[in-house]
Amino acid sequence: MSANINKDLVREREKCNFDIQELIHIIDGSKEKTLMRKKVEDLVLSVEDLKDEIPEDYLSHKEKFENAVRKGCKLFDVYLELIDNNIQKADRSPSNIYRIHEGILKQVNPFLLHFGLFIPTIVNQANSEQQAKWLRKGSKMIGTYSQTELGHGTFLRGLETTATFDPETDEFILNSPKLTSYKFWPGGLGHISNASIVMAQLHINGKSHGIHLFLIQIRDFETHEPLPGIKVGEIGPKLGFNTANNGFVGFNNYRIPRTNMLMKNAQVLRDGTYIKSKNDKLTYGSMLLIRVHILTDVAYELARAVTIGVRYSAVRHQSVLKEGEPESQVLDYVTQQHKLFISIASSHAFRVLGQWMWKTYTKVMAEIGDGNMDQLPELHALSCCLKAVSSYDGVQCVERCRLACGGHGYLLSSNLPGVYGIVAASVTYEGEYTVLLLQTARYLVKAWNGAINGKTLPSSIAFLSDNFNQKSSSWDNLPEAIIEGFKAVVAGKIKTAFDSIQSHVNKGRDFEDAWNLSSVKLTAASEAYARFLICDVFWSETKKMTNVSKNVAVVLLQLAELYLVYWALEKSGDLLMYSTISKKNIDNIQSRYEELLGLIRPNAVGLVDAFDIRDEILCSTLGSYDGRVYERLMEEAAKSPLNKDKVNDTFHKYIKPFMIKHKL
Ligand SMILES: CCC/C=C/C(=O)SCCNC(=O)CCNC(=O)[C@H](O)C(C)(C)COP(=O)([O-])OP(=O)([O-])OC[C@H]1O[C@@H](n2cnc3c(N)ncnc32)[C@H](O)[C@@H]1OP(=O)([O-])[O-]
Ligand SMILES: Cc1cc2nc3c(=O)[nH]c(=O)nc-3n(C[C@H](O)[C@H](O)[C@H](O)COP(=O)(O)OP(=O)(O)OC[C@H]3O[C@@H](n4cnc5c(N)ncnc54)[C@H](O)[C@@H]3O)c2cc1C
Repeated sequence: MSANINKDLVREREKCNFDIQELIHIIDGSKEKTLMRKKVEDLVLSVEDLKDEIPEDYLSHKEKFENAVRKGCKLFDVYLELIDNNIQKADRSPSNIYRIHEGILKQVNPFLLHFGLFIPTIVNQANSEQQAKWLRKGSKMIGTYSQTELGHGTFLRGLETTATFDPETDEFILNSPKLTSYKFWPGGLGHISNASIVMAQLHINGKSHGIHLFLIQIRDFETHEPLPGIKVGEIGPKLGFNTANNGFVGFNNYRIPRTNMLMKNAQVLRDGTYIKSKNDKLTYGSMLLIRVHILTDVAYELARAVTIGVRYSAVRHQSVLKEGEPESQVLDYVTQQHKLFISIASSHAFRVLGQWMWKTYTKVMAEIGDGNMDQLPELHALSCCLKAVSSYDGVQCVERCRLACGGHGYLLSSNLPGVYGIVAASVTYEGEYTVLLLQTARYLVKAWNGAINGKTLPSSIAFLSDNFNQKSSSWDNLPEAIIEGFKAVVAGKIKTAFDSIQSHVNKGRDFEDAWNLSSVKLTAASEAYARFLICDVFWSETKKMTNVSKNVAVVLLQLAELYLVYWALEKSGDLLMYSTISKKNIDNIQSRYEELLGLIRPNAVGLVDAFDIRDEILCSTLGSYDGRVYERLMEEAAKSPLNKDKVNDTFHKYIKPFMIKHKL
């Protein structure tokens, strides 16, 4: 096999000084999980019906969708068989096992919303009777989650779809009063789903009770025809997500039984009595869940992007470092390492944070189940800023990987544009970046107020009390000093934003105006808090790893340290403003950063091999395991339909007449 592997990659793999298999098990969670993943991959990827004859990129929008549905159904079929045969567990925790679809579907599974939001929303928001009815086998429902409207996505309280209770018939009447009230964006809504969870304003006896969730049948279960009173369709091509079948729906006096309101929390009784939820923010529970998952999603997409970037950079030779020597592998240019290694580190950081958030989420959800809502605000604040920063960083990192691949990275066959499209969407969906940072800022400002007044703060921000008006001290102890420095930055930025609000209020402005005028500072405080959290958790979780061989421990600590020093340098202005850091300390951090790039360099290919993403899932001409980059580029180019004819018809139809006309 090694005869067919690019010689540079062979040499790189020989240089790797840690046990790649061991790191693969760590990333998967355990040796058993790796074995299960591989077994599932072998089985799924060998299914003939899941393979494509024509590259997806040459299909039309409609053909792409139809092909994705064909494969999506087959994939579901295969997964069910695996679950029935106990080969795969139906596990909802963040995991790599379920990523095979990224290879098979190239973009997004058109059934994603059914499994990702429709079912979880029923599980989390419906009462037990409703769950028994809607989750049973034979319910015939393929669902989605319709919240966003043409006019509103962010401001949920401003949604316009109405659900008005009719006591005579014991029904709700659904209406989209204006064009802007149409639901717009839900995945799978176009032509896949026959049902949807819909968020709408509840009206009873002329009184509005705010937004609630309803389960609504959209299409006939047998014929799939849209039901009378429903106007449904697909929204058209996008930057990415082109197989997601995002759709629109409008309602015109459409009736559903009263019992189709999801009633685990708030309820409407037969006589129209409204029973309030213990906490109306529980309606937002599905978003919370997905925000937690996004950290792991980004970690995975980054692993894909950087696997492509690093392998290609090992294979690619360009320019000479020293005259008279052969052309260098571009991976040997330190600027190239600077472009790429932060993506390896960030992927590990977001994986570790994803697991940490998942534990926090399940703990808090269990407490909420027991009626204790105390930790919900903290969970919301954590999930918002971490979702925002991980997705935003993810996009920047994927773009760096694309740039690291020069011109060839611009080809769709490199799959870097595809990965970019997937990650870019996550910056916006499930709560837009700025909006989520501002949610965390609300929490931080409240906490700061608490710290001023000597209140005990929740664990994740307890440090604010210590840093209240203080600066961090020693910079001898790198990289821990960076975490301390970032605490001072968080405290300093919250104080700056807080003081800004106060100062506007003191000048007679409303609090809301003062908030808006201070919002650039508020988002900066929130971003700093997320950055501190990622550094703190990534470093401490990596340091406390046990049962790890020395070399794997060393390489993981190098990555964690790289992450910390990279961000210390990126945020050196903030550290200079709010901590005791000096120019000399920053110079030291810069030197350590460059030293770390050099230490990681020999293991770079080993590190991306340890993400263990099979070629069929990576889908890249530039990143395959064997490094046959140029052969694959030409093989893919040969598949262009334009290469079928030696002379394209346009020559005779347009070019020749044009040449004659203009005497060219
Ligand atoms: C695969 C892709 C699939 C994609 C699917 C989608 O995109 S689906 C579509 C995805 N769409 C989106 O993601 C839409 C994004 N928009 C939203 O989530 C909301 O409209 C909002 C949170 C921005 C504002 O909501 P609002 O106007 O109702 O609230 P407010 O700002 O007035 O704050 C009041 C209080 O509520 C608190 N609180 C808020 N949320 C939560 C929570 N989840 N938990 C707990 N608490 C929460 C908040 O902290 C504040 O507390 P405080 O300070 O008073 O103690
Ligand atoms: C690929 C994809 C899939 C999606 N899937 C679904 C789905 O399945 N179901 C569903 O219901 N929705 C879905 N959505 C919709 C998505 O959740 C929303 O687009 C998202 O929540 C952002 O809302 P918006 O589009 O209204 O943005 P807007 O809120 O209009 O944002 C526009 C700009 O205004 C700014 N802004 C808005 N409010 C504030 C504020 N209060 N303070 C400061 N700045 C503000 C934003 O920062 C942004 O820069 C999907 C979207 C995408 C892109």
